Amino acid sequence: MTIAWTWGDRNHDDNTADKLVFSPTPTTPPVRCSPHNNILFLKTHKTGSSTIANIFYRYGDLKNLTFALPSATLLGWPNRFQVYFPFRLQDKTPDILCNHARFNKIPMNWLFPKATCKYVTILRNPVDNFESAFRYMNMGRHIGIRDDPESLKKFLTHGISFIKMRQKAEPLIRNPLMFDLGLSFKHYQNITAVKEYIRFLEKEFDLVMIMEYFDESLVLMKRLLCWEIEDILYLKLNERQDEEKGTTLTADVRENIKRWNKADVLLFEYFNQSLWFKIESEGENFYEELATFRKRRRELQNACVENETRLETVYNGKKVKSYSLRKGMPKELKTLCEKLTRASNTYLRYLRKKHEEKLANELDEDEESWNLSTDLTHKTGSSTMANIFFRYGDFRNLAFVLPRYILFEWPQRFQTSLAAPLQTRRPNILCSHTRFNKKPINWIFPKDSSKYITILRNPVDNFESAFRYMKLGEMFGFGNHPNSLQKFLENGVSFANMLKRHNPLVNLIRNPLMFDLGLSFKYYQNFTAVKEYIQFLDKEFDLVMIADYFDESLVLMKRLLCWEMHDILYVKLNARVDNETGTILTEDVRENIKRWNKADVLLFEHFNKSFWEKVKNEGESFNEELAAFRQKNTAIKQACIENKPHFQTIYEGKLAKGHSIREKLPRKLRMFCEKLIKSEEYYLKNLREKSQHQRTPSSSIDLPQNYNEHEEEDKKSWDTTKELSYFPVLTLNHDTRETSPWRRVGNLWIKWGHRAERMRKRRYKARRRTKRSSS
Ligand SMILES: Nc1ncnc2c1ncn2[C@@H]1O[C@H](COP(=O)(O)OS(=O)(=O)O)[C@@H](OP(=O)(O)O)[C@H]1O
Repeated sequence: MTIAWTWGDRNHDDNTADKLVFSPTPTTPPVRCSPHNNILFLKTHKTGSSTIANIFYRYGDLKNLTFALPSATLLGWPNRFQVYFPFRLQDKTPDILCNHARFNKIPMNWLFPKATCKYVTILRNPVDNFESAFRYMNMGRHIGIRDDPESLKKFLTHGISFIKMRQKAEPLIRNPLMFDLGLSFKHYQNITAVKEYIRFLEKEFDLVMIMEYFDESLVLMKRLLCWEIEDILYLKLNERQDEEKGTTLTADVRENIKRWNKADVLLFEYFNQSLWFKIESEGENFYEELATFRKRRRELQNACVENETRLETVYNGKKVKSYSLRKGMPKELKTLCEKLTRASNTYLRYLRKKHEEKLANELDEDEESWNLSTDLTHKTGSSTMANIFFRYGDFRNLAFVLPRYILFEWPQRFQTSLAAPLQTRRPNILCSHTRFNKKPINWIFPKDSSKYITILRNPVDNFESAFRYMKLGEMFGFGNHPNSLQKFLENGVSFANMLKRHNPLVNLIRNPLMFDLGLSFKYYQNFTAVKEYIQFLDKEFDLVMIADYFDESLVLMKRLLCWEMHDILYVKLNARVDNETGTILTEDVRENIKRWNKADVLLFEHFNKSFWEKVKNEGESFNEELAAFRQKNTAIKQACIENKPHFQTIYEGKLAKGHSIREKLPRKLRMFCEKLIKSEEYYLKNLREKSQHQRTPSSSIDLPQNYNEHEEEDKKSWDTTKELSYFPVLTLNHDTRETSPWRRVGNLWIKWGHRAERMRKRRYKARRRTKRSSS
């Protein structure tokens, strides 16, 4: 991004600004990298982070990037970040996160993959940082200390119960930086754990900036992100008014802050050093660039704002410095200056509105140019397929995308929000009924690392099966007997009227295959559109199986997925009982079904053809493998299944053929046979329970050993944590541990001399009182 402006010919009463010519030519050497637009900025508190956030707002706004925005101002903070915290992200992949959020590796890595995204944060010297946070948030109020320049000193020498302060829900009361960066307070005094966590953070963050070296940090960031100098220009935001920050901290107070915030001190020391290592390794031209940047920044500040500052109320009645824009600026400059000085909340409101508009436009576009589209279709042998996938994944402990409630709210199109929370790791398999929706499905299952598979069935049998199974005839007053389908088709059907029914199954009344695959019913009779959609599906799916050739389909799938033969063994599930299948369809009925479901017919024809082409391309060995598979499948079926009829109720009193397992099977075989016949419901229930207990294997998440990032700091656990000790310094040059009057009494650190004296007096008075009353 290069913003250029000159205003030599303009009437302006400020001389400095008149002379200014902001050069569009970058003075830095030509950039060979391309700009990074995928950034997670972990916004810590009171570190100049609002100034940096403003840089990101401007950059992302200009480039129309997608922000992970908070619904108000915080992204779920002080809770650890979760993927569902951002405001209406829907299925969009966010580019930038730059609002207060508490670091949580796994969900953050999920939304912002490490491979493509840069992780950046900022720290500040912990003494100034704590002072700023303490005063800004008026933290002393919890223990009755009024907010004045002395309040921090009083707090630090008052004898602090960390547990009590935490119970007041003041998360930043100790080690605010480490808190934001996700360390549990339980580790605050375990120096080994703190150091380990710092090493962990070092791997997690590409750049840790230091507020005291704001400009140096920004130039490093610019280089890391391959941005232009114009992209990192800023005006200092959120600065307290001078009388508020006037607290001159004595050496004692500074020492006490450091003792109280030891973890932050270690953190800061480490990253302060690493910043300077980074700067050194940048070479001499770093300083040239720094000087250019500072010069441009000064010029911009002079051009944008008046010298005197205004005050603006921000939080809890607190006032911070803000700016008055110069008058008479050219439009482009004025827009930039206005954005540079815009308060965070105003910016967020603007960005949320923009985001909503973008979502609305995209929804419209989608509907026009294909609501790109699912996996298992209805009545196509998909329950048997689901059993294969569930068995495969369950055995290998793979992660499934499970419906939050039932069927991913089918007939809705798939949305990530309809899935059970997926916060722990990337899922491996989605195989439940859901309506295809390209974007969210692609998002969870990236095309380059996933295989997309579905199954179709010839539309005549498929429609007949759906019609009878879902009792669609009954729904429209044609009963549920063998010729209700014929009556329905001959009666002259108004599709529009049918769709008015509230029963979701009505969506299967026409082109049920296309419906599951995501085509909007509006296009059912627009055959150009249907054909185009088929082409789209052809690109989306790696394999479209054909239920009519189930075994052939499975062998193709085995080859595509590089599976073993025992992985695709199956018994037919969910088959209708014989008296229900008996509808003999006359030629007329078949013809009418085809007319009514024309889109499905075109779909089936296309994929049936491509299916056989695929089989042909597999060569001779395919038929040999198919024969071997059939033999093995028959053998396993004979070994497992009793040869007597068994029925099970599945849907609204409907019966389906079930299976019973032979008795006295060897243990391993019995286990396999049982899994072979388990229903989708069984697997869903089991997998849900399993996923709740499942933890990501520690080897893959790269967390420090002493640190369990899943543990939540629920209030109950505060009570059981023993007080984190702190020895205040009363006057420096003492070895406080030896001479300090502070003693631990239960959970409290108290000034021993005073309290002991008071207690002695109280006991003495009480004794005198009892003596007096008894005499
Ligand atoms: N560029 C630059 N250089 C140095 N210092 C800066 C800069 N920008 C902001 N600040 C100071 O950062 C403090 C505000 O931090 P945040 O914006 O992170 O606060 S907040 O947590 O978002 O409320 C606040 O510090 P205090 O005034 O001490 O509170 C700001 O003065």
